Amino acid sequence: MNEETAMASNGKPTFADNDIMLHCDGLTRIYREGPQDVTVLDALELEVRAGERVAVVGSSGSGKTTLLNLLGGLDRPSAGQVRIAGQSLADMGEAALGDFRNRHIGFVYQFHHLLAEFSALENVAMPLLIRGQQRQQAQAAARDILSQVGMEARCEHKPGELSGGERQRVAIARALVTDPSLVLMDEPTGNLDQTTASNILALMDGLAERSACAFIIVTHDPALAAHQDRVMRLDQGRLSAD
Ligand SMILES: Nc1ncnc2c1ncn2[C@@H]1O[C@H](COP(=O)(O)OP(=O)(O)OP(=O)(O)O)[C@@H](O)[C@H]1O
Repeated sequence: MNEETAMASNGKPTFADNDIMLHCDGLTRIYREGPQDVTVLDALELEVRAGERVAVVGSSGSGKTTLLNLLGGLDRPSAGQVRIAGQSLADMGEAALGDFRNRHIGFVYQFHHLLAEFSALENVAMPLLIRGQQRQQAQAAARDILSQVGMEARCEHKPGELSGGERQRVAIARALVTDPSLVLMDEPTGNLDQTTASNILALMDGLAERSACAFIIVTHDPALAAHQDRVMRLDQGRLSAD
């Protein structure tokens, strides 16, 4: 976040259109496996503005998951850096990085990673409880976002009692409930029928408009990619406009 970032009346930072939410500079990831090094990301550059949605496409093995893991601070680069909302992930120790992830980053994985023993409502409220919100307030926010993804009637169900598409909607609600700076999505509509997928896209449209949240969406779905502000192709360790 730059120094000129203004404060809105609710105390949250506001962003001009050209504010950079995500900046990757010389991002490199080399896997040192066996006798040969494998360079998966090779001095990759990327800038994403606040409120912008970028689809990342690329063939299998091109490094899309590797990139998402670095952007989310789940893995460390071999060289180069990732800055989110003006802060370099490289400067943070593990505890600070965990706290930063909770405050600034939402993840939607292909296999949703919901906690099986907790209800949909509890899963979605969890990131708010972790950051110290009162249970009642966290559950009210969780209920609100679950109803926005059409899951209000399933709040008390556990993941095992939900369909694949329903689980994915809960995962999306969990990623969005903290009003993050950056949402990282890996095939977010992969399991969903067309109507549900359209509802999710509309929800993402609304969130991107209302907040400064930036989205990086890894997908093989041409329709989902085309719906975003920009499509970038990952090839030979670099990103270029598709
Ligand atoms: N931990 C690891 N150690 C060694 N090599 C790895 C590791 N993780 C990934 N790779 C290799 O890095 C390359 C990129 O993998 P990655 O999973 O990022 O690709 P992807 O674009 O997400 O693929 P897909 O679309 O099939 O999911 C692959 O060649 C993979 O074998």
